Amino acid sequence: MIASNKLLPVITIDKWHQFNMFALSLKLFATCPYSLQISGRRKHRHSWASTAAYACSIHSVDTISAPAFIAVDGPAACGKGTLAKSLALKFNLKHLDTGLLYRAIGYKALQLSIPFDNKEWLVQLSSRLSSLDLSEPGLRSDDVATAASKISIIPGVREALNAYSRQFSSTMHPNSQGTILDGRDVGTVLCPDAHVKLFLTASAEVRARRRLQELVLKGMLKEGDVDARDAMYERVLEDLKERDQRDTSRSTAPLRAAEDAHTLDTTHMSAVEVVTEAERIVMKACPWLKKEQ
Ligand SMILES: Nc1ncnc2c1ncn2[C@@H]1O[C@H](COP(=O)(O)OP(=O)(O)O)[C@@H](O)[C@H]1O
Ligand SMILES: Nc1ccn([C@H]2C[C@H](O)[C@@H](COP(=O)(O)OP(=O)(O)O)O2)c(=O)n1
Repeated sequence: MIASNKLLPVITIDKWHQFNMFALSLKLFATCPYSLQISGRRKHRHSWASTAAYACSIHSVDTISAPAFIAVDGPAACGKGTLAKSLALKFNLKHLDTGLLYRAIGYKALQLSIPFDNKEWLVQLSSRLSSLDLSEPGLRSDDVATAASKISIIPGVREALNAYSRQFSSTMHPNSQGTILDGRDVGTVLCPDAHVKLFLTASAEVRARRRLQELVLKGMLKEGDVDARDAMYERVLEDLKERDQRDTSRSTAPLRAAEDAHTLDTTHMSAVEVVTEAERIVMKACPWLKKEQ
């Protein structure tokens, strides 16, 4: 993953067949990351003698902004997804919700009745994860969240899903200014060199209330039914605390803030206030980013 230089030289050369020799000669001169734009498709062998000619075929040397990497971590329902989506829109970043990867495997395990301690099968499933698995509508349920948390303690599962996330981060996404990932270990394990690391927190009670409100909005709970609401609140709070405990105490990549993360306690902040503060931090760390809206 590239997450260091602010500016990358963009070198445009004429034809694909010039690329091989050009890349060799570039090794002699290049001291920084570069991006190559090649027109034409033909491949040819060329001698060293013509290296100078290739150098002459350089069209232009210009600079573009390097892709920005932003990491957002935190416990369940602290507002990671809301913030990451909003920053992705504002700065035109590609967003990956890494929790969805764990949910997709948890969902499959539930569907196929695979026990959560069957490491071999779960690792196999994880290594075959495809982007189609992430659009399954059942991924957002609480049962799937618990399953995701349980399978996430398996190091082999984490390795396979990290490979998926790294592939996403290292892919050049044309027309975007970078990537933003949210999850539990983005700033500590997945993108330790991220330009900006945000760690969100909020009290368990406030987070449970936010989840409860989601159920009301989805029509799964009637606002006026106080007894049902109270019972559901207690269940959601208990699930959430149990998940926090598992996610923070596992031996591989536990949930924690990276040392250089900016921690935002969102307990008494509205979603808009969180975005405004995060935007300020991002602009300070990545002044080259252009705002889209
Ligand atoms: N600062 C906030 N104040 C109030 N509600 C919020 C805030 N941030 C997010 N929410 C709401 O809380 C719920 C959980 O947020 P979400 O972004 O899904 O959390 P996470 O991705 O951390 O699980 C959503 O319904 C969202 O609209
Ligand atoms: N990077 C990640 C993301 C999620 N997980 C695990 C741990 C979490 O409890 C589950 C579900 O994560 P998800 O972010 O979807 O959950 P919330 O939206 O925060 O409730 O997956 C993880 O271990 N590492």
